Amino acid sequence: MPRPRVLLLGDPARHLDDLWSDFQQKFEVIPANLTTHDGFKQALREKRYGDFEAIIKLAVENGTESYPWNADLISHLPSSLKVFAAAGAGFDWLDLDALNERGVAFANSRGAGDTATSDLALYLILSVFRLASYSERAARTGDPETFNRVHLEIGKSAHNPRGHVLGAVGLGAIQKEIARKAVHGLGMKLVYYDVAPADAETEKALGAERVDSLEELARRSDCVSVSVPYMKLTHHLIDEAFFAAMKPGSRIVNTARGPVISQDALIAALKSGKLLSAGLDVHEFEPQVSKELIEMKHVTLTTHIGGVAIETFHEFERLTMTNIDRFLLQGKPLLTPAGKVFAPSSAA
Ligand SMILES: NC(=O)c1ccc[n+]([C@@H]2O[C@H](COP(=O)([O-])OP(=O)(O)OC[C@H]3O[C@@H](n4cnc5c(N)ncnc54)[C@H](O)[C@@H]3O)[C@@H](O)[C@H]2O)c1
Repeated sequence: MPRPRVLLLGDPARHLDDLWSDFQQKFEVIPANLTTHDGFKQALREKRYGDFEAIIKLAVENGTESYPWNADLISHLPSSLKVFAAAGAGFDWLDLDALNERGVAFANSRGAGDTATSDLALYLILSVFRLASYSERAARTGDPETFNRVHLEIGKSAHNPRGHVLGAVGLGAIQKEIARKAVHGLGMKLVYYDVAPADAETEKALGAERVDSLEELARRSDCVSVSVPYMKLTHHLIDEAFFAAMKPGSRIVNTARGPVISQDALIAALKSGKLLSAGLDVHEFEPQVSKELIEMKHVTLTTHIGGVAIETFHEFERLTMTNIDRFLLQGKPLLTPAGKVFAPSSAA
């Protein structure tokens, strides 16, 4: 019996060799050899790959040459296509409605980076309370005078997170992990604001108190953690009014998306002392980092590495391969469907 054909966007698996060998036994893998969006469209139009039942994208950076996956590109996909499994949680590069309208199921890899991203948020929370990044920069000067001066200076404003209030903006999958670690690991208290309230069990496990407005969250938090998806509605969700409502000398960390926070308002709040410190993995205009933020001593900066850990990449590969196997060969639903849910198909 012929093996179902799977179009590979980008590189083959780099981590899970055994699973990849097994996958290649079960499926005929066709490399897409992408160069550009137009080149890919042309290849599809000319049916250069023949028919295929699935598309796999094993790493976030794979296949980005073909972006954007708009309705026009999608209209050239073969009618044999049943499922597309892609690494990564975000899919703003893809017109999911147009894909679903062609009867194609889509699976992302949400959850794969939850541990890594929540761990990084904890690093930022610790740094904004203890001003560890400022201390590191002082140590790196190699200058004994700076060492001693910064040691004394930090002693005037560093605090333990224990007993302080973490204000969670959004209490989704990643923020629940951040909260669990901050509450049970660091001894923080939790208030949260989310458009969808958490269930009673989650609230109990985290000792979480839900507040009705962002303004109340801002007022009550010693450190705010931002973890909501970026969309029109959350553009500059954290703005001047939010910072105005915060206690003087409070803190904020962002592991969601840069433009959820207004960078101008953030800089103004740091300058005025409303904020003592900020920890930012994501940046409004990344990969450009604000010069003003770079120069502020109580700002901890990372380069959008929230999800970046080998374990995340393993999970991307496991989920994308398993989703296609389940959907096409085992007649089982996708583990991580996004968009319209389709019944599994049996292409074999
Ligand atoms: N830094 C990184 O490398 C990295 C890695 C993975 C994910 N992320 C980002 O983390 C964020 C959260 O991811 P997740 O998987 O936990 O998502 P999720 O969908 O599980 O949770 C998001 C939560 O935000 C809530 N929400 C939506 N709009 C809101 C609003 N206007 N006000 C308050 N709450 C709102 C939702 O109800 C949900 O509970 C996303 O922005 C994602 O892009 C960043």
